[in-house]
Amino acid sequence: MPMEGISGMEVDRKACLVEQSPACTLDYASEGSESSAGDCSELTLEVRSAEMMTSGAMREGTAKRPCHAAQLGLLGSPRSSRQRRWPAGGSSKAWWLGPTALAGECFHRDFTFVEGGEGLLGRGTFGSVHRCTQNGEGKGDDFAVKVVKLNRYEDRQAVGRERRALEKMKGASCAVQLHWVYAEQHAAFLVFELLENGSTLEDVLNRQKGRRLDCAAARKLCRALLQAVAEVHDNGICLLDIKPANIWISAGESPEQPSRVCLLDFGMAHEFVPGKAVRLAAKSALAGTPAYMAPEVIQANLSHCTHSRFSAFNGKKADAWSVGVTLFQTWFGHLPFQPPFKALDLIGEMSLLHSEWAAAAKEGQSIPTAMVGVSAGESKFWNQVLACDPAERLTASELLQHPFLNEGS
Ligand SMILES: Nc1ncnc2c1ncn2[C@@H]1O[C@H](COP(=O)(O)OP(=O)(O)OP(=O)(O)O)[C@@H](O)[C@H]1O
Repeated sequence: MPMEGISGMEVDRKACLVEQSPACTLDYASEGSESSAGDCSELTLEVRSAEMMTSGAMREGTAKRPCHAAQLGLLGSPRSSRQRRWPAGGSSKAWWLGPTALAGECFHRDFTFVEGGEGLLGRGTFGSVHRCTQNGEGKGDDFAVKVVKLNRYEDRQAVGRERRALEKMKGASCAVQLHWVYAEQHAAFLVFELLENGSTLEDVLNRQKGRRLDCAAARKLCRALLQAVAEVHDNGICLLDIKPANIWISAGESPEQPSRVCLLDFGMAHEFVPGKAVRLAAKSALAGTPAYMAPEVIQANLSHCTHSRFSAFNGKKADAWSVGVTLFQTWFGHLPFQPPFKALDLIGEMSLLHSEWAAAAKEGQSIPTAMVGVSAGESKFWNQVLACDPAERLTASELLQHPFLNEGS
């Protein structure tokens, strides 16, 4: 059987014939959003792999297997990333990556980690991010690689989600560009464009006096951030982990005039169909950052702890809340809902703070914590941004049009 896009090495029959796990696939497919597109592609993978496993070509060992990104002709110049294609096919070894995933074993052959202080770019919950240099063809080009240890099933899910979402965002400047994924036995290597000349919004705020931007700067930055989030939503993806540490600001002339606002970390991202709720498997709903989680996501977490397997909510509205918390922080220099320091039950504490706030809002009070001196118009704006009821909350694209954020522009 001719295998599209695969060339270079003799087939490794063992690797190609690794058994699929129907149970895992079911779990994986049901874990995603209600997106029929996403689910269909999962099914396609299964059918294709089953064909591969039974095809004469594979059994005879005449087909080739994807092993090495360079051999697949993927490692062109980083500047030609728009033309670069994901390899067709996919290895059954890394079914969790999705239908077009490359399951290479050769990251260390293709790249070298940059040693020393400038080598470590950041650390997150899922892994560490390092600067690396490409070997061979494209030698000397620098990239950022996220190394994710694959200890748990959820780690594979997160890598698969990130890859699928970022494939959809290819070429969009509002999302960090993912070039290649290498899946090894105990770790995945996600090779991204290297973001330089800038920093995360968290670092920008930490450097500012009072950890906030002045009004004009905050308005401009907020609009750029909302534009980025709205674009991701227009592509049918919700992020579910928006926070200052996941927003990259490329340095422009000043923080308020960034040349690019780019979203990082699509490990929680889910595809959605407009008008339909996003469904999260109970376990994946537990990820994310409580201080930025929408009340309905907090409730989904709580209900998971008690009884229900799936949680459903509107992903765009959930993101809009996280954006709202981020805007609030940029504006006022602190979080709107701050759980007690080192609280043992963060989710429970957040739920309490949200219900207090919902009750206060019903009484006609304005947004909590240090809103003294804000105008009625501004207070109304924050109440719409941080409305506990998703139906009353504005989405990113609606916020973008809001007169409060466009004052003086
Ligand atoms: N492409 C990149 N170029 C430069 N630095 C990066 C890049 N990607 C990530 N970083 C740095 O690494 C940090 C961690 O990255 P990222 O948020 O993707 O990891 P994570 O493990 O998914 O984190 P989280 O705890 O948010 O889940 C970022 O805050 C940023 O400082």
